[in-house]
Amino acid sequence: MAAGGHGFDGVERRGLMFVLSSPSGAGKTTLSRMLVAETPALKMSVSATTRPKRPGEVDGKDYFFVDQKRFDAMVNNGELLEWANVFDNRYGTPRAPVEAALAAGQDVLFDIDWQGTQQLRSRSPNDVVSVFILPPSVTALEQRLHTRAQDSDDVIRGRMRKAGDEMSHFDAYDYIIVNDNIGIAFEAVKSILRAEQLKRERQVGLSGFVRELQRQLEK
Ligand SMILES: Nc1ncnc2c1ncn2[C@@H]1O[C@H](COP(=O)(O)OP(=O)(O)OP(=O)(O)O)[C@@H](O)[C@H]1O
Ligand SMILES: Nc1nc2c(ncn2[C@@H]2O[C@H](COP(=O)(O)O)[C@@H](O)[C@H]2O)c(=O)[nH]1
Repeated sequence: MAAGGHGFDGVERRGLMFVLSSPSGAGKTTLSRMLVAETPALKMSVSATTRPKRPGEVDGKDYFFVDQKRFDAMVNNGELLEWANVFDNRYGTPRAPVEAALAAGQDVLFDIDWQGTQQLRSRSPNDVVSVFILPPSVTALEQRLHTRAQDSDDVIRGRMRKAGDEMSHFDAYDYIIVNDNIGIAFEAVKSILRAEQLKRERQVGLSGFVRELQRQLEK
């Protein structure tokens, strides 16, 4: 475990798994990108998916785009930390990069659905911090999917149909943010991450550090 907290001698921090979920179009990809841009130490988990690439998406950056056969092999070889069927495609989190980052005391950011969140939480209940993003209204959600202009009308209709089901899982999350103004929502996401990083139980070696401060006071 590397020093990932204050950087004071002997105080180190366990990496945490920071999960953003939402109905499609509520803004988690946007918020994830903003967070990674401003927090270089945060590692974004790049998922594998069988969904077709959207215009502008880059293999290995946005997703690892794989066919069904390769995805099955990843599942069977235990290469995925979690996986799920979402909107008629399969999505999963490659295990190795996440485990390496956590072992190095780095925080990892996940943009995954409620099924994946449930799987991560059951494996690592103390390390997962989950945030659910809600849209301010159904009209705004649909508008955002159209404005993004990356999915066909059919795909957008399908995602809107499933939004209610996705939202029904909000109560399994630690934090809820209504993403109306993106700047305000981003501030909220950052505050949650910072507060969770500072939780006492995530900081290893505090007792020794405080003992040393006390010893210096006794001199
Ligand atoms: N607060 C906001 N106000 C207006 N537009 C927004 C806001 N947040 C995000 N958007 C826009 O909405 C669209 C959908 O956002 P984004 O792709 O981040 O959603 P998502 O939750 O990641 O969706 P998916 O699950 O389909 O990947 C994008 O065009 C984004 O720029
Ligand atoms: N359980 C998982 N869900 C994932 C993963 N990667 C992405 N997702 C979720 O899928 C939908 C659709 O994403 P899109 O890029 O096609 O719009 C969205 O809810 C993502 O959060 C994953 O590895 N596991």
